[in-house]
Amino acid sequence: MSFGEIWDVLSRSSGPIEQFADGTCCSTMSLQDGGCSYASSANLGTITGSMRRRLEDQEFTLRVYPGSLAEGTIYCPVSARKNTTAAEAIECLIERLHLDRTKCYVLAEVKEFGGEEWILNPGDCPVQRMMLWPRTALENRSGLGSGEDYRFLLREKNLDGSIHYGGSLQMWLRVTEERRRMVERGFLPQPAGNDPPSDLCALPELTERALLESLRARFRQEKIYTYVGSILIVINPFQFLPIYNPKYVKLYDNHTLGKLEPHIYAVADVAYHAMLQRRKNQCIVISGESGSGKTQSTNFLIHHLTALSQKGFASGVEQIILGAGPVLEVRILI
Ligand SMILES: Nc1ncnc2c1ncn2[C@@H]1O[C@H](COP(=O)(O)OP(=O)(O)OP(=O)(O)O)[C@@H](O)[C@H]1O
Repeated sequence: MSFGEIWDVLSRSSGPIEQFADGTCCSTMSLQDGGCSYASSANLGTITGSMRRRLEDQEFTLRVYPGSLAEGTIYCPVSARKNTTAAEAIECLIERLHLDRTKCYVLAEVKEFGGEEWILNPGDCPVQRMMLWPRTALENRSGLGSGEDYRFLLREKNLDGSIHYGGSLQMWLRVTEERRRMVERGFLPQPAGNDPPSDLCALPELTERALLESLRARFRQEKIYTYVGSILIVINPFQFLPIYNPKYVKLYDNHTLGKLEPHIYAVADVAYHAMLQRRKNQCIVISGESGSGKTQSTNFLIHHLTALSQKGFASGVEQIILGAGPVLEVRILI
């Protein structure tokens, strides 16, 4: 299937793609240790004051996976209330796991096996984040392979503020990659639900419906980026996603396009390294309707390019280039 064919179908059907932005749904839940129940947002009004107070007082168990920080410990259960902060949970973990107090630690929330990590601020409340997890994630807390592997990880923070990922993330990525290869070769069954491909060229059939369904299914999993060969399709999420932190800069540094999940950093990375290798200027074309996220995407591209070119030395170049953006836009309008 060629990119041209796919592009034809997509450009004929820009309407439905725009509608994705409102496709999110919201639910609240009350949890008990080891179990949970859901109430749709429409039912919120029926939660009485005493129920709310009970919820505030209720104790939950957080499972925190320390990885390489405590070899031999798979996870450490920590009792927490709705208003317990990440800093308080970490204090408890340092005590329980006899960790080095001279070092700095953070809690990271992971929403997918081997997937992206959201670093909690010290004042964030892990239980409140857990309440946003889907029911399946809480019922299916056995670990690998459950499909929706939501969990908290304990990470060490380096002196420069970056996160030390140790061996566990690499191990996770390797296992994920290994599993994908086994599925491809037919040694393992296709995962339930048959995830849409990250590159639309891999779709077995080319219909408008198949293309849009794939994009919609990926968007529902908060995967806003999808490849069509070497082209990247972006669907504006209209919300912040934790996929632009230094971990991602590092992850996509000098990688082969298509090896990892589609990402805007991957496109910037390929252009940057092609420029270095071929010693030729590179050009990235960003096109889309008004409000589709072109400026935001440009900012992410510039962020990644400056991070690559300076490798962590902040010199303000990024701010200077970003500051020139409005002037350039005015110039184009003229
Ligand atoms: N990747 C993204 N993540 C989160 N929010 C985004 C993303 N891309 C766009 N947005 C949101 O969408 C809004 C509109 O995006 P943006 O201004 O980049 O669109 P645009 O295509 O440049 O619009 P115009 O052509 O009218 O200048 C942004 O203010 C931002 O809030």
